[in-house]
Amino acid sequence: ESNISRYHQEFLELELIGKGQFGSVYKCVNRLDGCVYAVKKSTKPVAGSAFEKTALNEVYAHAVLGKHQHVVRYYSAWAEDNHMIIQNEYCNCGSLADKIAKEPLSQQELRTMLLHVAEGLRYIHSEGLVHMDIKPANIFISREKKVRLNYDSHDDGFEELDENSMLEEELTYKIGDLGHVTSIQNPQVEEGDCRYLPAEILQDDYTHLPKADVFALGVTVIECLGGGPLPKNGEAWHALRRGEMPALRQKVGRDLLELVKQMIHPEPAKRPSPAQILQNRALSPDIGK
Ligand SMILES: Cn1cc(CCO)c2c3c(c(-c4ccccc4Cl)cc21)C(=O)NC3=O
Repeated sequence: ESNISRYHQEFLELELIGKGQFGSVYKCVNRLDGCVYAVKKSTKPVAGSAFEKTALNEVYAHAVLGKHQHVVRYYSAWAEDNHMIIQNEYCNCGSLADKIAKEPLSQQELRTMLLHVAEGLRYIHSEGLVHMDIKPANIFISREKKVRLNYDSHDDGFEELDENSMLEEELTYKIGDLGHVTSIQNPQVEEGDCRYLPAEILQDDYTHLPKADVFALGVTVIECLGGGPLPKNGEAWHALRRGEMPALRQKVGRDLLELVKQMIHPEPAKRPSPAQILQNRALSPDIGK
């Protein structure tokens, strides 16, 4: 095999942006296309081990989940000198965990995040898959320039705007880390972070898997509203699974509070689907209010 690695041939490593038991993530420039990517290097799992299954899981999931603006995009994956390497879209504004470590989200930011992640979940579920590890650390943020064309009805044309006012910087939230993705029909569940795990999954009840993602998103919202730190076990963990809301540092409207309560409902069937979340009045633009 070639003694210089494909990784160093194709990429210039800029900085280490993440390190964990999973491996290390680097911000890299691709020498060919000059674009920045997030590249995760993990030690190659032992053939036939559970780690190999999740490692391949992640790549299979990315391959099935093509391009969606609320799922982190996958470009390539390969194995070299005992490492697994995956090259993904680089989200330039950190993770949701980084963001809420500084301060809770505002109501408007929360509604945007909930809208984007529910859209991403609706897409993942529509492909017959479930994420199974939704949490702030796995939701990445991109600040993208979006063209905003203001249609000016009376003179029936687009009003002349100077170019930079047309390019609004908006935050886009994207679901990442597909390491726990599995199929809804014949699931092989690798439990995600227990702070976001619903009780039924712990009891190996996989009859409503998409609602496990909804529960985890509900707990994520609670955390973004300052309801953390989240319990990993014990009485507080069970209280949350009984649908009891913890005290929130951030004030929140009745509609959103009702929606979150439904999302963490003890019975999975009673939780709203991603499509129902998107139709909820808590997320409609507050026209006239
Ligand atoms: C720790 N960390 C920080 C970042 C940058 C956020 O501004 C990051 C990213 C990813 C990942 C990632 C997660 C799981 C699997 C593969 C990758 Cl590249 C991890 C990331 C990823 O897929 N895209 C990222 O931006």
